[in-house]
Amino acid sequence: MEASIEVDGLRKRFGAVAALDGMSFTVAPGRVTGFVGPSGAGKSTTLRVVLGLDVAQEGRALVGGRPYRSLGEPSRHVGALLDAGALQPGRTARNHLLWLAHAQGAGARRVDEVAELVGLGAAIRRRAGSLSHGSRQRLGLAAALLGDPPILVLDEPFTGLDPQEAAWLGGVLRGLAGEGRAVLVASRLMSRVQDTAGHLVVAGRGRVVADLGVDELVADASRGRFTVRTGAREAAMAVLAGAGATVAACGPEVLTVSGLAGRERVEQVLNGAAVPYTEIVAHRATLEEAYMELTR
Ligand SMILES: Nc1ncnc2c1ncn2[C@@H]1O[C@H](COP(=O)(O)OP(=O)(O)OP(=O)(O)O)[C@@H](O)[C@H]1O
Repeated sequence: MEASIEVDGLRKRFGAVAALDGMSFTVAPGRVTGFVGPSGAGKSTTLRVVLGLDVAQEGRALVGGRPYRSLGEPSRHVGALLDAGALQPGRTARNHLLWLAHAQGAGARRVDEVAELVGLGAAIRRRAGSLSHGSRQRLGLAAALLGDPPILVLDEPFTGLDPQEAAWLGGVLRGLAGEGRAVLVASRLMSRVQDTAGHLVVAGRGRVVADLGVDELVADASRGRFTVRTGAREAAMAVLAGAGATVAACGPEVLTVSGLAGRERVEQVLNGAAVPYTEIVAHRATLEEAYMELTR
């Protein structure tokens, strides 16, 4: 697959802070890529560099094979939603879109198309200042889609949405990716991204710490982990830790164990010390657990 966004070795300092420290990844068309990581990981700075709003001291960022600033009609190449609050409060939603469309050489018909696509409904006639957060996000997405771009970049699009709105937005983004677009969604909230993105770029301290499929991340975090059920929790924890395992209690009679070479070894350690147990099973990590482990 041809990469739609290429970020290669970006470095950027703000005084003593290294916001980007060798950030590199590519975004493929036809899928939603979640760009996740804790606050301060460098996600917004990366997006700003990709969109030509900021300049890195080293490295390069390409959109459709070219630097953003060299694109003739950028809105036809990439649509962005960075700050849905950046609106003139007195202008109606429709006038806001008409004004943007005019600047891009698009007409009223395209405004009505994108308004329909994002389900703005009656909110299209309201003043931007009186719109709910969800309607503002819809308006921001409509604006990003005006030029019918093959690439979409969204920063924290789920913030402030209720669960129904978030589920709706996830569906819209998957639909847009299904049409062949590259959709990059930056968020601190793995819980929102996991239902939308099939692929994840996980950032930490200005660089990529993992670049993999959602299923792969869960499988990696589950590998070599076991859940042990035992009435002798303290004794089991002591002998397993003594054998070099990392052990955590997760209930009065339940432990998770990692760091031993397989289920047989866990059994062997417990049997060797005559510690009773009723069950040893492979532990399936949640995506949230896997994410916490990667970014802690
Ligand atoms: N204009 C700026 N001036 C000084 N420091 C900045 C500036 N912009 C970002 N930083 C710093 O760079 C680092 C990366 O910030 P960035 O906003 O890119 O992270 P983020 O992953 O988007 O975080 P968040 O999820 O909180 O938005 C942080 O330490 C931040 O404080």
